[in-house]
Amino acid sequence: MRNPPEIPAAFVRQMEHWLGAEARDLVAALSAKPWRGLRYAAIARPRGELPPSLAPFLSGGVPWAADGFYLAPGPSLGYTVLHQAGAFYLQDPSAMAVAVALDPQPGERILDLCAAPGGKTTHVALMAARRGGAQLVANDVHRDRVLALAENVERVGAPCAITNESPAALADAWPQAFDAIVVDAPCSGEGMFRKDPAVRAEWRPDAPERFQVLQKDILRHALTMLRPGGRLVYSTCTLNPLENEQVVLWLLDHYPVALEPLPDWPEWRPARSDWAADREEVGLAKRLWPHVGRGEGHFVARFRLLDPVATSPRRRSKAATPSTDKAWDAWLASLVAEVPPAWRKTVARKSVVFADALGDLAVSSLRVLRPGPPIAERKGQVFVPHHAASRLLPPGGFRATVEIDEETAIRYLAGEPLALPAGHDHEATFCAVAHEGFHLGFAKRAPGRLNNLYPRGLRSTRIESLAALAAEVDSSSYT
Ligand SMILES: C[S@@+](CC[C@H](N)C(=O)[O-])C[C@H]1O[C@@H](n2cnc3c(N)ncnc32)[C@H](O)[C@@H]1O
Repeated sequence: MRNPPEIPAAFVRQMEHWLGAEARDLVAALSAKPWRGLRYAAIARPRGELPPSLAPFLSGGVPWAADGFYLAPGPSLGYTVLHQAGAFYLQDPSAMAVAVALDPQPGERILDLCAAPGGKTTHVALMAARRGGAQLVANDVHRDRVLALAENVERVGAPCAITNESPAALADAWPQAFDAIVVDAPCSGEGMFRKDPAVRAEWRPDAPERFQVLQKDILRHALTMLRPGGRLVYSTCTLNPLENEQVVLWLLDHYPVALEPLPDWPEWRPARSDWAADREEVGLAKRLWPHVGRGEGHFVARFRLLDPVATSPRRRSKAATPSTDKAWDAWLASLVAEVPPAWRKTVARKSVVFADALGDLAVSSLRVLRPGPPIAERKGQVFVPHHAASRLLPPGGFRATVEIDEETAIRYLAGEPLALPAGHDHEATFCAVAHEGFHLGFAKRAPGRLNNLYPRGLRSTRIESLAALAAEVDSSSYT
Protein backbone atom coordinates (compact mmCIF):
# COMPACT_ATOMS: atom_id res chain seq x y z
CA MET A 1 0.00 0.00 0.00
CA ARG A 2 1.31 3.49 -0.92
CA ASN A 3 2.06 5.99 1.85
CA PRO A 4 -0.35 8.93 1.88
CA PRO A 5 1.12 12.10 0.32
CA GLU A 6 3.10 14.34 2.69
CA ILE A 7 1.63 17.57 4.02
CA PRO A 8 2.73 19.98 1.22
CA ALA A 9 5.87 21.93 2.19
CA ALA A 10 4.47 25.13 0.65
CA PHE A 11 1.38 24.78 2.86
CA VAL A 12 3.59 24.45 5.93
CA ARG A 13 5.47 27.62 4.90
CA GLN A 14 2.19 29.49 4.40
CA MET A 15 0.92 28.46 7.82
CA GLU A 16 4.25 29.35 9.44
CA HIS A 17 3.78 32.81 7.97
CA TRP A 18 0.35 33.13 9.61
CA LEU A 19 0.77 31.15 12.83
CA GLY A 20 4.46 31.42 13.65
CA ALA A 21 5.58 28.71 16.12
CA GLU A 22 1.99 27.44 16.49
CA ALA A 23 2.24 26.06 12.95
CA ARG A 24 4.28 23.18 14.37
CA ASP A 25 1.33 22.03 16.52
CA LEU A 26 -0.97 22.33 13.52
CA VAL A 27 1.26 20.25 11.26
CA ALA A 28 1.72 17.62 13.99
CA ALA A 29 -2.06 17.42 14.43
CA LEU A 30 -2.56 17.06 10.68
CA SER A 31 -0.34 13.99 10.73
CA ALA A 32 -2.42 12.27 13.46
CA LYS A 33 -5.62 10.25 13.04
CA PRO A 34 -8.73 12.22 12.05
CA TRP A 35 -11.67 12.51 14.42
CA ARG A 36 -14.71 10.74 13.09
CA GLY A 37 -18.30 11.44 13.91
CA LEU A 38 -21.85 10.53 13.18
CA ARG A 39 -25.10 12.35 13.57
CA TYR A 40 -28.60 11.09 14.18
CA ALA A 41 -30.33 11.79 10.88
CA ALA A 42 -33.83 10.28 10.51
CA ILE A 43 -35.86 13.36 9.73
CA ALA A 44 -39.23 11.61 9.79
CA ARG A 45 -38.56 10.95 13.51
CA PRO A 46 -36.89 14.27 14.37
CA ARG A 47 -36.95 13.64 18.11
CA GLY A 48 -35.82 10.04 17.82
CA GLU A 49 -32.57 8.61 19.12
CA LEU A 50 -29.86 6.33 17.85
CA PRO A 51 -30.70 2.70 18.57
CA PRO A 52 -28.75 0.99 21.41
CA SER A 53 -27.07 -1.34 18.87
CA LEU A 54 -24.84 1.62 17.88
CA ALA A 55 -23.62 2.22 21.46
CA PRO A 56 -20.41 0.15 21.12
CA PHE A 57 -19.22 2.47 18.32
CA LEU A 58 -19.77 5.80 20.06
CA SER A 59 -17.35 7.62 22.31
CA GLY A 60 -19.22 10.63 23.66
CA GLY A 61 -21.35 13.46 22.34
CA VAL A 62 -20.16 16.34 20.18
CA PRO A 63 -20.63 19.31 22.54
CA TRP A 64 -22.06 21.70 19.95
CA ALA A 65 -24.41 19.30 18.13
CA ALA A 66 -27.27 17.77 20.11
CA ASP A 67 -27.44 14.89 17.60
CA GLY A 68 -23.69 14.41 17.06
CA PHE A 69 -21.37 11.74 18.47
CA TYR A 70 -17.70 10.90 18.20
CA LEU A 71 -16.95 7.49 16.75
CA ALA A 72 -14.46 5.27 18.52
CA PRO A 73 -11.59 4.25 16.23
CA GLY A 74 -12.67 1.20 14.30
CA PRO A 75 -14.62 0.08 11.28
CA SER A 76 -16.63 2.27 8.95
CA LEU A 77 -20.37 2.11 9.52
CA GLY A 78 -21.28 3.07 5.95
CA TYR A 79 -22.30 -0.47 4.98
CA THR A 80 -24.72 -1.23 7.78
CA VAL A 81 -28.49 -1.61 7.80
CA LEU A 82 -29.02 1.46 9.97
CA HIS A 83 -26.89 3.64 7.71
CA GLN A 84 -28.79 2.48 4.63
CA ALA A 85 -32.01 3.20 6.55
CA GLY A 86 -30.93 6.80 7.09
CA ALA A 87 -30.78 6.49 10.88
CA PHE A 88 -27.47 8.36 10.90
CA TYR A 89 -25.12 10.42 8.71
CA LEU A 90 -21.35 10.02 8.96
CA GLN A 91 -19.98 13.53 9.43
CA ASP A 92 -16.86 15.25 10.70
CA PRO A 93 -17.75 16.73 14.13
CA SER A 94 -16.46 20.17 13.09
CA ALA A 95 -18.76 20.17 10.04
CA MET A 96 -21.71 19.92 12.45
CA ALA A 97 -20.98 23.53 13.47
CA VAL A 98 -22.50 24.90 10.27
CA ALA A 99 -26.16 23.96 10.80
CA VAL A 100 -25.79 24.95 14.45
CA ALA A 101 -24.56 28.38 13.32
CA LEU A 102 -27.47 28.72 10.90
CA ASP A 103 -29.95 27.92 13.69
CA PRO A 104 -32.93 27.26 11.38
CA GLN A 105 -36.19 28.76 12.59
CA PRO A 106 -39.71 27.39 12.11
CA GLY A 107 -41.30 28.17 8.77
CA GLU A 108 -38.21 29.73 7.22
CA ARG A 109 -37.32 29.36 3.56
CA ILE A 110 -33.70 28.20 3.48
CA LEU A 111 -31.26 27.72 0.59
CA ASP A 112 -28.14 25.55 0.84
CA LEU A 113 -26.28 26.85 -2.20
CA CYS A 114 -23.25 24.50 -2.33
CA ALA A 115 -24.93 21.48 -0.84
CA ALA A 116 -23.40 18.26 -2.22
CA PRO A 117 -23.03 15.65 -0.84
CA GLY A 118 -25.52 16.88 1.73
CA GLY A 119 -23.96 16.86 5.21
CA LYS A 120 -25.14 20.35 6.09
CA THR A 121 -28.43 20.11 4.18
CA THR A 122 -29.48 17.01 6.07
CA HIS A 123 -28.43 18.53 9.40
CA VAL A 124 -30.33 21.76 8.72
CA ALA A 125 -33.35 19.67 7.67
CA LEU A 126 -33.24 17.68 10.92
CA MET A 127 -32.95 20.78 13.11
CA ALA A 128 -35.74 22.47 11.16
CA ALA A 129 -37.97 19.38 11.46
CA ARG A 130 -37.47 19.45 15.22
CA ARG A 131 -38.69 23.01 15.27
CA GLY A 132 -41.82 22.42 13.22
CA GLY A 133 -40.37 22.41 9.70
CA ALA A 134 -38.92 24.81 7.14
CA GLN A 135 -38.92 25.06 3.35
CA LEU A 136 -35.53 23.86 2.16
CA VAL A 137 -33.88 24.07 -1.27
CA ALA A 138 -30.50 22.37 -1.78
CA ASN A 139 -28.38 23.19 -4.81
CA ASP A 140 -25.10 22.08 -6.29
CA VAL A 141 -23.55 23.22 -9.52
CA HIS A 142 -21.88 19.91 -10.39
CA ARG A 143 -23.98 17.29 -12.15
CA ASP A 144 -22.32 14.24 -10.65
CA ARG A 145 -22.21 15.65 -7.13
CA VAL A 146 -25.85 16.68 -7.19
CA LEU A 147 -26.80 13.01 -7.65
CA ALA A 148 -24.90 12.10 -4.48
CA LEU A 149 -26.76 14.94 -2.76
CA ALA A 150 -30.11 13.51 -3.88
CA GLU A 151 -29.17 10.05 -2.67
CA ASN A 152 -28.24 11.32 0.80
CA VAL A 153 -31.26 13.59 1.03
CA GLU A 154 -33.51 10.66 0.12
CA ARG A 155 -31.71 8.29 2.46
CA VAL A 156 -32.47 10.39 5.54
CA GLY A 157 -35.87 11.66 4.33
CA ALA A 158 -35.07 15.38 4.04
CA PRO A 159 -38.14 16.95 2.44
CA CYS A 160 -36.28 19.41 0.22
CA ALA A 161 -36.22 20.49 -3.40
CA ILE A 162 -32.93 19.99 -5.27
CA THR A 163 -31.59 22.18 -8.05
CA ASN A 164 -28.47 21.79 -10.19
CA GLU A 165 -27.60 25.36 -11.08
CA SER A 166 -24.93 28.02 -10.95
CA PRO A 167 -25.38 30.61 -8.20
CA ALA A 168 -25.75 33.24 -10.96
CA ALA A 169 -28.74 31.45 -12.52
CA LEU A 170 -30.42 31.03 -9.13
CA ALA A 171 -29.77 34.66 -8.24
CA ASP A 172 -31.46 35.72 -11.46
CA ALA A 173 -34.55 33.65 -10.69
CA TRP A 174 -34.84 34.15 -6.91
CA PRO A 175 -34.10 37.71 -5.79
CA GLN A 176 -34.60 38.19 -2.05
CA ALA A 177 -36.40 34.88 -1.83
CA PHE A 178 -34.78 33.34 1.25
CA ASP A 179 -34.77 33.92 4.99
CA ALA A 180 -31.46 32.12 5.39
CA ILE A 181 -28.72 30.87 3.06
CA VAL A 182 -25.78 28.52 3.66
CA VAL A 183 -22.68 28.97 1.52
CA ASP A 184 -20.45 26.05 2.46
CA ALA A 185 -18.02 27.15 -0.16
CA PRO A 186 -15.69 25.21 -2.42
CA CYS A 187 -12.26 25.77 -0.89
CA SER A 188 -8.67 24.56 -0.83
CA GLY A 189 -9.66 21.95 1.79
CA GLU A 190 -6.64 22.32 4.08
CA GLY A 191 -8.80 21.43 7.08
CA MET A 192 -9.36 17.99 5.52
CA PHE A 193 -5.66 17.15 5.07
CA ARG A 194 -5.57 14.41 7.69
CA LYS A 195 -8.98 12.98 6.79
CA ASP A 196 -8.53 12.86 3.05
CA PRO A 197 -5.08 12.27 1.51
CA ALA A 198 -6.46 13.12 -1.95
CA VAL A 199 -6.99 16.72 -0.81
CA ARG A 200 -3.31 16.95 0.18
CA ALA A 201 -2.31 15.59 -3.22
CA GLU A 202 -4.49 18.09 -5.11
CA TRP A 203 -3.51 21.16 -3.09
CA ARG A 204 -1.42 23.82 -4.88
CA PRO A 205 0.24 26.89 -3.35
CA ASP A 206 -2.05 29.25 -5.27
CA ALA A 207 -5.22 27.33 -4.26
CA PRO A 208 -6.27 29.78 -1.50
CA GLU A 209 -5.99 32.73 -3.87
CA ARG A 210 -7.93 30.97 -6.63
CA PHE A 211 -10.67 29.77 -4.33
CA GLN A 212 -11.06 33.22 -2.81
CA VAL A 213 -12.11 34.53 -6.24
CA LEU A 214 -14.71 31.78 -6.58
CA GLN A 215 -15.97 32.24 -3.01
CA LYS A 216 -16.55 35.96 -3.54
CA ASP A 217 -18.40 35.25 -6.77
CA ILE A 218 -20.71 32.74 -5.05
CA LEU A 219 -21.31 35.08 -2.10
CA ARG A 220 -22.10 38.01 -4.39
CA HIS A 221 -24.96 35.99 -5.88
CA ALA A 222 -26.03 34.51 -2.57
CA LEU A 223 -26.61 37.94 -1.04
CA THR A 224 -29.04 38.94 -3.78
CA MET A 225 -31.18 35.94 -2.86
CA LEU A 226 -31.44 36.92 0.79
CA ARG A 227 -34.28 39.05 2.09
CA PRO A 228 -33.27 42.07 4.18
CA GLY A 229 -32.94 40.87 7.78
CA GLY A 230 -32.06 37.36 6.57
CA ARG A 231 -29.03 35.31 7.66
CA LEU A 232 -26.09 34.12 5.60
CA VAL A 233 -23.79 31.43 6.95
CA TYR A 234 -20.42 31.30 5.22
CA SER A 235 -18.23 28.29 5.94
CA THR A 236 -15.17 26.53 4.58
CA CYS A 237 -13.13 23.49 5.52
CA THR A 238 -9.86 25.25 4.96
CA LEU A 239 -7.34 27.09 7.12
CA ASN A 240 -5.83 29.87 5.02
CA PRO A 241 -7.03 33.38 6.03
CA LEU A 242 -7.33 34.32 2.35
CA GLU A 243 -10.42 32.11 2.15
CA ASN A 244 -11.72 32.86 5.64
CA GLU A 245 -11.07 36.11 7.53
CA GLN A 246 -10.28 38.00 4.33
CA VAL A 247 -13.47 36.90 2.62
CA VAL A 248 -15.37 38.01 5.73
CA LEU A 249 -13.61 41.37 5.62
CA TRP A 250 -14.46 41.76 1.93
CA LEU A 251 -18.14 41.08 2.68
CA LEU A 252 -18.16 43.62 5.51
CA ASP A 253 -16.52 46.22 3.29
CA HIS A 254 -18.71 45.72 0.22
CA TYR A 255 -22.18 44.76 1.46
CA PRO A 256 -24.71 45.92 4.04
CA VAL A 257 -24.05 42.99 6.37
CA ALA A 258 -23.19 42.62 10.05
CA LEU A 259 -21.46 39.67 11.64
CA GLU A 260 -23.40 37.95 14.42
CA PRO A 261 -22.06 36.20 17.50
CA LEU A 262 -21.94 32.41 17.37
CA PRO A 263 -22.15 29.98 20.30
CA ASP A 264 -19.17 30.18 22.61
CA TRP A 265 -17.84 26.61 22.66
CA PRO A 266 -14.27 26.41 24.02
CA GLU A 267 -13.21 24.39 20.97
CA TRP A 268 -14.51 27.12 18.63
CA ARG A 269 -11.81 29.78 18.58
CA PRO A 270 -12.53 33.36 17.50
CA ALA A 271 -11.48 34.09 13.93
CA ARG A 272 -8.37 36.28 13.80
CA SER A 273 -9.10 40.00 13.45
CA ASP A 274 -5.35 40.55 13.08
CA TRP A 275 -5.65 38.69 9.77
CA ALA A 276 -8.45 41.05 8.71
CA ALA A 277 -7.11 44.58 9.00
CA ASP A 278 -7.67 44.46 12.78
CA ARG A 279 -11.44 44.65 12.35
CA GLU A 280 -12.51 43.53 15.80
CA GLU A 281 -15.91 42.16 14.76
CA VAL A 282 -14.22 39.55 12.53
CA GLY A 283 -13.52 37.73 15.81
CA LEU A 284 -17.24 36.90 15.96
CA ALA A 285 -16.64 34.30 13.25
CA LYS A 286 -15.24 31.00 14.51
CA ARG A 287 -12.39 28.70 13.65
CA LEU A 288 -12.35 25.03 14.51
CA TRP A 289 -8.64 24.23 14.36
CA PRO A 290 -7.48 20.59 14.01
CA HIS A 291 -4.76 21.14 16.65
CA VAL A 292 -7.16 22.74 19.14
CA GLY A 293 -10.47 20.88 19.07
CA ARG A 294 -11.74 17.39 18.42
CA GLY A 295 -12.55 17.63 14.74
CA GLU A 296 -11.11 18.65 11.38
CA GLY A 297 -10.45 22.23 10.30
CA HIS A 298 -13.48 24.44 9.72
CA PHE A 299 -14.38 28.11 9.54
CA VAL A 300 -17.86 29.49 10.10
CA ALA A 301 -19.33 33.00 10.07
CA ARG A 302 -22.92 34.21 10.32
CA PHE A 303 -24.02 37.50 8.79
CA ARG A 304 -27.25 39.44 9.00
CA LEU A 305 -28.28 41.31 5.84
CA LEU A 306 -29.20 44.84 6.88
CA ASP A 307 -30.47 46.22 3.57
CA PRO A 308 -31.56 44.60 0.32
CA VAL A 309 -28.80 43.84 -2.14
CA ALA A 310 -31.11 43.40 -5.11
CA THR A 311 -34.33 45.28 -5.47
CA SER A 312 -36.08 43.56 -8.33
CA PRO A 313 -39.46 42.15 -7.34
CA ARG A 314 -39.72 38.48 -6.64
CA ARG A 315 -41.04 36.53 -9.57
CA ARG A 316 -43.68 34.08 -8.65
CA SER A 317 -44.56 30.92 -10.41
CA LYS A 318 -47.99 29.47 -10.45
CA ALA A 319 -48.40 27.65 -7.18
CA ALA A 320 -48.58 23.88 -7.47
CA THR A 321 -52.14 22.78 -7.42
CA PRO A 322 -53.45 20.24 -4.99
CA SER A 323 -54.07 17.00 -6.78
CA THR A 324 -57.64 16.57 -7.91
CA ASP A 325 -57.03 13.19 -9.44
CA LYS A 326 -59.44 10.83 -7.70
CA ALA A 327 -57.38 7.74 -8.55
CA TRP A 328 -54.36 9.37 -6.93
CA ASP A 329 -56.27 10.38 -3.82
CA ALA A 330 -57.64 6.87 -3.40
CA TRP A 331 -54.25 5.29 -3.93
CA LEU A 332 -52.62 7.61 -1.41
CA ALA A 333 -55.30 6.82 1.13
CA SER A 334 -54.55 3.12 0.66
CA LEU A 335 -50.84 3.72 1.34
CA VAL A 336 -50.75 6.08 4.31
CA ALA A 337 -52.72 6.23 7.50
CA GLU A 338 -53.09 10.02 7.19
CA VAL A 339 -51.96 12.16 4.23
CA PRO A 340 -49.20 14.48 5.53
CA PRO A 341 -49.95 18.18 4.87
CA ALA A 342 -46.70 18.43 2.84
CA TRP A 343 -48.05 15.85 0.39
CA ARG A 344 -51.25 17.74 -0.41
CA LYS A 345 -49.58 19.80 -3.13
CA THR A 346 -47.92 17.60 -5.68
CA VAL A 347 -46.01 18.12 -8.90
CA ALA A 348 -45.94 15.40 -11.56
CA ARG A 349 -42.85 15.19 -13.77
CA LYS A 350 -42.66 12.45 -16.31
CA SER A 351 -43.92 9.42 -14.39
CA VAL A 352 -42.96 10.60 -10.88
CA VAL A 353 -45.23 12.44 -8.43
CA PHE A 354 -43.33 14.74 -6.04
CA ALA A 355 -44.50 16.59 -2.95
CA ASP A 356 -44.05 20.25 -3.83
CA ALA A 357 -41.23 21.86 -1.86
CA LEU A 358 -40.75 24.86 -4.15
CA GLY A 359 -43.98 26.72 -3.41
CA ASP A 360 -43.98 30.00 -5.31
CA LEU A 361 -40.29 29.92 -6.29
CA ALA A 362 -40.04 30.44 -10.05
CA VAL A 363 -38.23 27.56 -11.70
CA SER A 364 -39.11 27.72 -15.38
CA SER A 365 -35.55 28.52 -16.50
CA LEU A 366 -33.75 26.34 -13.94
CA ARG A 367 -32.44 22.78 -13.85
CA VAL A 368 -34.54 21.22 -11.11
CA LEU A 369 -33.46 17.72 -10.17
CA ARG A 370 -36.48 17.26 -7.93
CA PRO A 371 -39.12 19.82 -6.95
CA GLY A 372 -39.56 18.05 -3.62
CA PRO A 373 -39.46 14.55 -2.22
CA PRO A 374 -40.69 11.87 -4.65
CA ILE A 375 -43.80 10.06 -3.42
CA ALA A 376 -44.85 7.72 -6.19
CA GLU A 377 -44.26 6.54 -9.72
CA ARG A 378 -46.98 5.92 -12.24
CA LYS A 379 -46.46 2.60 -13.99
CA GLY A 380 -49.06 2.28 -16.73
CA GLN A 381 -52.39 2.81 -15.02
CA VAL A 382 -51.17 2.18 -11.47
CA PHE A 383 -49.11 3.98 -8.86
CA VAL A 384 -46.19 2.41 -7.03
CA PRO A 385 -44.70 4.11 -3.95
CA HIS A 386 -41.35 5.75 -4.66
CA HIS A 387 -38.59 4.29 -2.53
CA ALA A 388 -37.74 7.75 -1.14
CA ALA A 389 -41.26 8.11 0.29
CA SER A 390 -40.53 5.31 2.76
CA ARG A 391 -38.13 7.66 4.58
CA LEU A 392 -40.61 10.52 4.83
CA LEU A 393 -42.96 9.10 7.44
CA PRO A 394 -42.41 7.96 11.02
CA PRO A 395 -43.26 4.46 12.24
CA GLY A 396 -46.99 3.92 11.92
CA GLY A 397 -47.24 6.42 9.06
CA PHE A 398 -47.97 3.73 6.46
CA ARG A 399 -51.06 1.56 6.66
CA ALA A 400 -48.96 -1.62 6.70
CA THR A 401 -45.44 -2.07 8.06
CA VAL A 402 -43.31 -5.17 8.48
CA GLU A 403 -40.55 -4.92 11.09
CA ILE A 404 -37.61 -7.22 10.32
CA ASP A 405 -34.47 -8.22 12.23
CA GLU A 406 -30.97 -7.27 11.10
CA GLU A 407 -30.24 -10.57 9.36
CA THR A 408 -33.44 -10.32 7.30
CA ALA A 409 -32.74 -6.64 6.63
CA ILE A 410 -29.33 -7.53 5.20
CA ARG A 411 -31.05 -9.92 2.79
CA TYR A 412 -33.71 -7.31 1.96
CA LEU A 413 -31.01 -4.73 1.12
CA ALA A 414 -29.42 -7.32 -1.18
CA GLY A 415 -32.72 -7.59 -3.06
CA GLU A 416 -34.18 -10.86 -1.72
CA PRO A 417 -37.96 -11.24 -1.31
CA LEU A 418 -39.35 -11.47 2.21
CA ALA A 419 -41.41 -14.28 3.61
CA LEU A 420 -44.89 -13.11 4.56
CA PRO A 421 -44.63 -12.77 8.35
CA ALA A 422 -46.91 -15.03 10.37
CA GLY A 423 -50.10 -13.17 11.18
CA HIS A 424 -49.57 -10.55 8.44
CA ASP A 425 -53.22 -10.25 7.50
CA HIS A 426 -53.11 -6.68 6.22
CA GLU A 427 -54.63 -6.34 2.80
CA ALA A 428 -52.64 -3.32 1.68
CA THR A 429 -50.82 -3.96 -1.59
CA PHE A 430 -47.72 -2.09 -0.44
CA CYS A 431 -46.14 -2.17 2.97
CA ALA A 432 -43.21 -0.36 4.51
CA VAL A 433 -40.29 -2.52 5.63
CA ALA A 434 -38.62 -1.36 8.86
CA HIS A 435 -35.70 -2.29 11.08
CA GLU A 436 -35.54 -0.99 14.66
CA GLY A 437 -38.29 1.47 13.73
CA PHE A 438 -36.42 2.97 10.74
CA HIS A 439 -38.05 2.47 7.35
CA LEU A 440 -35.83 0.74 4.82
CA GLY A 441 -38.15 0.74 1.82
CA PHE A 442 -41.27 -0.93 0.50
CA ALA A 443 -42.43 -4.42 -0.36
CA LYS A 444 -45.41 -5.54 -2.44
CA ARG A 445 -47.74 -8.24 -1.32
CA ALA A 446 -47.71 -11.43 -3.44
CA PRO A 447 -49.15 -14.90 -2.69
CA GLY A 448 -47.18 -16.23 0.30
CA ARG A 449 -44.45 -13.58 0.20
CA LEU A 450 -43.58 -9.91 -0.05
CA ASN A 451 -41.82 -8.83 -3.24
CA ASN A 452 -38.83 -6.61 -2.65
CA LEU A 453 -39.17 -3.04 -3.98
CA TYR A 454 -35.76 -1.85 -2.73
CA PRO A 455 -34.30 -0.09 -5.82
CA ARG A 456 -31.86 -2.13 -7.89
CA GLY A 457 -29.37 0.73 -7.97
CA LEU A 458 -29.16 0.80 -4.16
CA ARG A 459 -29.03 -2.94 -3.53
CA SER A 460 -25.84 -4.18 -1.95
CA THR A 461 -24.41 -7.49 -0.85
CA ARG A 462 -21.76 -5.69 1.25
CA ILE A 463 -23.91 -4.86 4.29
CA GLU A 464 -22.39 -6.10 7.54
CA SER A 465 -23.96 -6.83 10.91
CA LEU A 466 -23.27 -4.40 13.75
CA ALA A 467 -22.35 -7.27 16.06
CA ALA A 468 -19.56 -8.37 13.69
CA LEU A 469 -18.28 -4.79 13.32
CA ALA A 470 -18.41 -4.13 17.08
CA ALA A 471 -15.62 -6.69 17.52
CA GLU A 472 -13.32 -4.39 15.49
CA VAL A 473 -13.81 -1.29 17.66
CA ASP A 474 -10.57 -0.08 19.18
CA SER A 475 -11.48 1.28 22.60
CA SER A 476 -8.06 2.89 23.11
CA SER A 477 -7.84 6.68 22.63
CA TYR A 478 -7.20 8.58 19.39
CA THR A 479 -3.69 9.76 19.98
C1 LIG B 1 -17.41 22.09 0.57
S1 LIG B 1 -18.35 21.37 -0.66
C2 LIG B 1 -19.94 21.36 0.07
C3 LIG B 1 -20.15 20.30 1.11
C4 LIG B 1 -21.57 20.19 1.53
N1 LIG B 1 -22.10 21.46 1.98
C5 LIG B 1 -21.77 19.16 2.62
O1 LIG B 1 -21.88 19.50 3.78
O2 LIG B 1 -21.85 17.97 2.30
C6 LIG B 1 -18.51 22.66 -1.81
C7 LIG B 1 -19.49 22.39 -2.94
O3 LIG B 1 -19.50 23.55 -3.77
C8 LIG B 1 -19.75 23.14 -5.09
N2 LIG B 1 -19.26 24.17 -6.02
C9 LIG B 1 -18.09 24.20 -6.70
N3 LIG B 1 -18.02 25.29 -7.48
C10 LIG B 1 -19.15 25.96 -7.30
C11 LIG B 1 -19.68 27.15 -7.85
N4 LIG B 1 -19.02 27.87 -8.74
N5 LIG B 1 -20.87 27.53 -7.45
C12 LIG B 1 -21.57 26.80 -6.53
N6 LIG B 1 -21.12 25.66 -5.98
C13 LIG B 1 -19.94 25.26 -6.37
C14 LIG B 1 -19.03 21.81 -5.22
O4 LIG B 1 -19.65 21.00 -6.19
C15 LIG B 1 -19.14 21.22 -3.82
O5 LIG B 1 -20.15 20.26 -3.75
